[in-house]
Amino acid sequence: MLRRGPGPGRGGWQSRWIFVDRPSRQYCFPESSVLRKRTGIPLNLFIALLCGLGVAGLWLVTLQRVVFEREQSIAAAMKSNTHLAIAYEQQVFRTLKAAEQVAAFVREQYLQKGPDIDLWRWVERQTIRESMFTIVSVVDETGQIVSSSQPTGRVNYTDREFFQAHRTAGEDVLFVSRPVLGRVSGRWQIPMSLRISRPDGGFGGVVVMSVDPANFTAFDRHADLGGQGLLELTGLDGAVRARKLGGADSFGMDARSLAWFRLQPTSPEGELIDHRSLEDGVERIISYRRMAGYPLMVVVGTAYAEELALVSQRRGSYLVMAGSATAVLVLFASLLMLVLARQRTAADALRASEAVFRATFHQAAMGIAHIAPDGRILGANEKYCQMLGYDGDELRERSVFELSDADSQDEIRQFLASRLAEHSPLAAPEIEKTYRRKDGSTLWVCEALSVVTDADGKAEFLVAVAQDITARKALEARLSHAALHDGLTGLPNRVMFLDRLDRVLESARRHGDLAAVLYIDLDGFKAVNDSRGHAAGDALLQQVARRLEGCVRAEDTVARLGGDEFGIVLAALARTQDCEAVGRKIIQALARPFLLDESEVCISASVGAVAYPAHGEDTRSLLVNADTAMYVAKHAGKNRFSWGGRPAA
Ligand SMILES: Nc1nc2c(ncn2[C@@H]2O[C@H](COP(=O)(O)OP(=O)(O)OP(=O)(O)O)[C@@H](O)[C@H]2O)c(=O)[nH]1
Repeated sequence: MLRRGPGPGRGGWQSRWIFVDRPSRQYCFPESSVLRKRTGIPLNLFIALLCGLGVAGLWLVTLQRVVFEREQSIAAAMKSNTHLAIAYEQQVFRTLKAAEQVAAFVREQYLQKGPDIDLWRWVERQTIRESMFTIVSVVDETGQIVSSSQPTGRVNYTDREFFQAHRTAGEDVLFVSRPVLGRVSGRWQIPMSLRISRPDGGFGGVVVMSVDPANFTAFDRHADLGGQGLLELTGLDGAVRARKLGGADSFGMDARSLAWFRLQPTSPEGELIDHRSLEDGVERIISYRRMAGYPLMVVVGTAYAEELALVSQRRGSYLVMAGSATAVLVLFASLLMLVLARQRTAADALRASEAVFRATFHQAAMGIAHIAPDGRILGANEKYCQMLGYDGDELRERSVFELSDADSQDEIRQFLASRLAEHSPLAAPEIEKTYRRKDGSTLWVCEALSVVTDADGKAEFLVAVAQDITARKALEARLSHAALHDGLTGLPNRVMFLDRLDRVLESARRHGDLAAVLYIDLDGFKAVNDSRGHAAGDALLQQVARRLEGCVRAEDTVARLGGDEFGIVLAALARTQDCEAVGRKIIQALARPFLLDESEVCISASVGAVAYPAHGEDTRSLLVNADTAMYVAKHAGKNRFSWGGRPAA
């Protein structure tokens, strides 16, 4: 079961820890390792989906904008062309009306004056001012020219369309013929004619005027139709009277298959997009109108590509912008997904690493604890708890100093401070230190401290790895004691005796103190051994040792030098004579009966003594002299004290 902090300590770092409850223990781990969930894959899908929707939306808006602008441009072009068609119609209308007036004037003059009419002179005198007409003629009912504004010779018009039309139809309207090759001028012309009716209504001939077809397409001088514009004047009979296509004039074609011609019977005026029906294969936006009062229609067209040039240019810009935005969006999404994938990989690695850490932490044979920089325990593994006899909660209420003996706390503080100062998690040095277990016993550990730092290199906490070395320490202590003590009496042995003597002499030299050495050899010990047995002799030696210890101060050293021989170092003597007093005290103490196997045994002791510096200033000379003194006492009859030189004053 997981629960969130507060952590065991104070300060910002504690909120980043959580606790794992176990049946008997609690542990701390960094929060991120346990609670963080994998969100990478669904997030990547979401990003891809969002990116896809963004791109789709972007293109939808872009294409809608492109279509909208194209339709707007087409509508504007159609509207503009419609206005031009109206203007073109008015211009044609004015031309036709002018022709009609001239023809009516000539007809009236002809009806009044008959064949005497002289059109050539009228033009010369500018009675007829209309310069648009290349020739004006009066033709009688037989098709012969009666009068003409130009010399014509003998020409007969009976086969002409207009002549036949006027002869059969009695209408008094201007007839605009299909373009024909002029018999007089030898050039293509559009004959426009008016019927001459006799007073009885019979056919009396025609007034005919010829117009250059180019006159009907000169409108483009006043209107900008672009380089591929179209102007067309077409008769309802399907014959094109005049057409200007991309700057080139033409006429006489059959327009019946063209879209506008087919539309005009039902829709007298309108607009359309012509898909390359004309010979130049250009797509055009067309406006057409059927003329009022004349069997003609006018057509104005502009090239689709020219009208939509700006739109096409902007469409290209829109597509480039949309493409760039798409690339940026896709790139951004890809980078985002890549970063997330890397984060996911890092999180997986971290999770695996933490799993390894947890397994190591729990199953380690060593005690592991996390320690705050101020010494408080943040968490510990089972082994650590086991070693100290506390549970996890109890440990987290304590600092490492509280768990240590008072005399080692300073050393631990220094060690902690030095590790924090080094900031090096590697090559953690080890110290051997003691902890105080919950039951009060001493726990010896070999402990290594590593520092864990945050991203800024600041020490976050320390990891203590402790090995229980209590058993080793006990063995070492036993071995050390055995090396320096006599196994039977527990007194220091000769090695330790000599060491103590060296130290006492060194101190005495430094401080100018007095010191002394006593050599003691038991008298009659062999007899005890022989009579009571070796075990009784051992027991006697042990009792002797205790009595000797009772004769000296704590700072003095009583040692067994071998067999039934003992040595005593008296440190910091006030007077040399005090040594003799101790010697005699010993003789008295050992002269008292010893109780062995519920029976008393009596022995005595011979004591030789030397004083520093009176009988020697170094260890060797003092020992030699003490030994000599002891033998002097022995040879003098035993159970006595002897100085190893001149008795001290
Ligand atoms: N029981 C016992 N006897 C020991 C031990 N070490 C030495 N001895 C015996 O102590 C005796 C010492 O010999 P001595 O000093 O000649 O005996 P003594 O009877 O005191 O002779 P004097 O010194 O001349 O009075 C020897 O018999 C050793 O075997 C020991 O650890 N235990």
